[in-house]
Amino acid sequence: MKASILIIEDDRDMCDMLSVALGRRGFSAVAYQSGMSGLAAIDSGQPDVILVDINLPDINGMEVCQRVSADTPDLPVVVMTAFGNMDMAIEAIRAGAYDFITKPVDMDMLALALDRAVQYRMLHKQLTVLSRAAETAPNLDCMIGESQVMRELFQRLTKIADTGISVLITGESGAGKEVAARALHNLSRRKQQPFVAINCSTLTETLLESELFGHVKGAFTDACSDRKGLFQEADGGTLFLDEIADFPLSLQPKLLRVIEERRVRPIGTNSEYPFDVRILAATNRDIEAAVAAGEFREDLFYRLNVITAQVPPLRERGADRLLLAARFISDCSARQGKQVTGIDKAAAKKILNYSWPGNVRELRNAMEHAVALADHQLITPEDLPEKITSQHHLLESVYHPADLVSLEEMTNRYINYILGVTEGNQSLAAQILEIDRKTLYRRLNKSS
Ligand SMILES: Nc1ncnc2c1ncn2[C@@H]1O[C@H](COP(=O)(O)OP(=O)(O)OP(=O)(O)O)[C@@H](O)[C@H]1O
Repeated sequence: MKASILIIEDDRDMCDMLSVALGRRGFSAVAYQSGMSGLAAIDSGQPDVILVDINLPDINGMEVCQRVSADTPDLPVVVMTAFGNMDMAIEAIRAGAYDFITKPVDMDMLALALDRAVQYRMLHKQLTVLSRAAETAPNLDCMIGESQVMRELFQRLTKIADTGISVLITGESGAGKEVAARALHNLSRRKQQPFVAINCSTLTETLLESELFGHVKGAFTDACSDRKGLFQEADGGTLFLDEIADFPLSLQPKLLRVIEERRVRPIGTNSEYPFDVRILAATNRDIEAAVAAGEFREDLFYRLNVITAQVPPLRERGADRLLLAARFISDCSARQGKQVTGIDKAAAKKILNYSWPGNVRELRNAMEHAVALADHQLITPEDLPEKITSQHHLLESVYHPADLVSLEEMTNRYINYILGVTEGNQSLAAQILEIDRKTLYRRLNKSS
């Protein structure tokens, strides 16, 4: 599909020259000789970019910029100004122009500017599709996700939620293992009962033992009163053992016995109390390696790992990054009393291209940071933590300013980029690119 350029230029010879030269470079161009006629043709022509001269017989190029950015803000305008007239160029950018080019026009530079503008337009369309998707995302409880990997996880969690069996939730730090555990609880018949979570890696062995199993007054030096353990606190509900791979080896036999017998004996007493608790455990470590190394008991591992649910890292969730970012921005904005409503295109690119080693937690913190710094409605790259903006960008593998490639090549690169973002999902890629699937298959076959 050729990118279409709507030229507004009063000099007829210049119009013809531009139309022919752009046609040769793979664009489709139509020209109008006045600002008003050009503006009137936007609706019917559906151009990808407007190329406008500053001096026109009726309204000038600056006004064209203002009107386009007010009516169709996603339609980029490239302005042509006389050489040396930098003030005018700056003013045009202020009026909403996407870029400018000086006259006499260097066709290579113009083609480059138009390619960039087309790319901007494509990205904007992609964002529109994504924000529409955000409204209808198939969330599970509080878990947001649209990507194939998250849909598969949601299906698995939904299937096992009400079975009562023990689930081992695996995944990198910050990926959402606790959110998955809460979803399992909230989707089960235990949802009205307590959900109790404990992090097994942060407490000393003695404290962990007393937290989990409880104690009676005088059981040890600091035991000034009776204290119910978490198994009893969670009675009827769910107990979530986070960072289970760090559970002390010496306490593991006791934990196994309690889980198997469904009875707990607080420290310092001979009385046992029955409980009815569903056990969920999570780890970001390779627990099987810990079993192999003798650091984790095999029998306890099998008891906890009746079924596994793996939470994928954020970098494998394609466009979910933007869905999550949008949600966090709206939450943070409300909390901080700000009017930030979204992300601009440049910041969205950064979010898509960063690898998010700290997963969803890192994304949430980054959005909190960005909302705090933003002094406009949309978050810009400057508002994001530097780590995110300085990482190598995938989109730069699509477009290098020094790279004079054909539109055909650029289109192929962009299609591959979008396929990367959609994790190879061709239907979603076709939807984002706004081409039908057959056209996408044809292009992929042609370029392979
Ligand atoms: N799919 C999701 N949708 C919305 N919020 C999410 C999602 N996944 C994670 N979060 C949010 O990200 C943060 C980290 O999630 P969570 O604590 O569940 O991660 P974790 O994998 O348990 O981390 P850790 O390994 O450090 O225990 C939380 O604020 C959580 O609410």
